[in-house]
Amino acid sequence: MFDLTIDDREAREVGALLDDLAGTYSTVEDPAFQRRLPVHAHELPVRVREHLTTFRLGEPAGVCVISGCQVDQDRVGPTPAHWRDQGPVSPALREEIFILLCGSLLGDPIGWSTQHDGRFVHDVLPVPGDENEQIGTGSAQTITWHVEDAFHPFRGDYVGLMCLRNPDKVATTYADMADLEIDEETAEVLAEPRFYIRPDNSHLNGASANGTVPSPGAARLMAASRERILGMHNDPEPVPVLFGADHAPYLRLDPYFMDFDRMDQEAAVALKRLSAEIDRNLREATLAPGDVCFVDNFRAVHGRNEFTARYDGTDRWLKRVNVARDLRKSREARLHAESRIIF
Ligand SMILES: NC(=[NH2+])NCCC[C@H](N)C(=O)O
Ligand SMILES: O=C(O)CCC(=O)C(=O)O
Ligand SMILES: [Fe+2]
Repeated sequence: MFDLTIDDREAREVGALLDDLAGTYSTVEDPAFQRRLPVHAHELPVRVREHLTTFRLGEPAGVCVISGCQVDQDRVGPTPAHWRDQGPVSPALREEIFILLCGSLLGDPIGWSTQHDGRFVHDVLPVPGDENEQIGTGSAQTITWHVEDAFHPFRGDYVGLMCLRNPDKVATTYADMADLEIDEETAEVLAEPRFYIRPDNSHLNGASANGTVPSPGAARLMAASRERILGMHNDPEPVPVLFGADHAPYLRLDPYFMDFDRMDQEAAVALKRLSAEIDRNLREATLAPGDVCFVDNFRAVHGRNEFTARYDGTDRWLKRVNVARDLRKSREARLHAESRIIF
């Protein structure tokens, strides 16, 4: 892990910046706010900017955590029963702004039309009925380690999590590709397009839902997006699991949503070897209120331990963002040059 703890003076500086922005913009969905994000990100304390810039360019670790910020528990209020259950002004607007500012130092935060109703910032909290789901709203099952949105060609380069509360100290798990030992033959097989990754249920549910869309242009993109996700579900393209430099490969996998039956025998053996090596190197990061964690989605996998949800307003609650280093790669799936939602 690559950590930074901000001091009291820096925390006050961040607090003043967030007060100012939360007074100017009432929601992170405001396009004017989204446009100004990369500018305001440079008003963060210099050590925060340095830390995230080093994480982005130097790739010193798979995960980075910034701590030292305070979350006013009274202001954010009880953990909602569902991520849809929030009024027009989010009680955690300041925290949403903070994680977006940090993310803007790594790239440009994005959202998905097929996930969380197209919201820019997600809530990770347990939802009644989803206990056994392999998605952020689950609880009773371990979220098996994965690359975020591994199935999607436009997946983020980073996933960011900001902890609002975590009273039972439930750990986020992660493994860094740099720690793994993989023999050359296995690595060669993993670098060939012999693997199939299906969309996880967080997108599949979104692609199947009939939400309203704001404009005819958006409706067209939404239809194309649903078709793409359902196509990836029914007939996924073969992709490599390892890519990039042979001596320091990046990875792309989510074994829970990969069909072992569909891949050839040699590919299945290689994937099992890599999975065992990831299991052996899986670490825990227990986020505390105010901690912001970014996972490098090209060189690390992450997941979450299981827990028992109480549904009484005190449950674990995180905010989540996805960050792309090159927004242009997804231009065909976004409405405007600067829009952040990928269809
Ligand atoms: N192995 C898995 N559980 N993969 C799915 C990951 C969860 C998904 N990214 C979500 O938004 O909740
Ligand atoms: O809850 C966590 O700590 C991480 C869960 C996760 O994998 C996600 O939200 O993408
Ligand atoms: Fe995840």
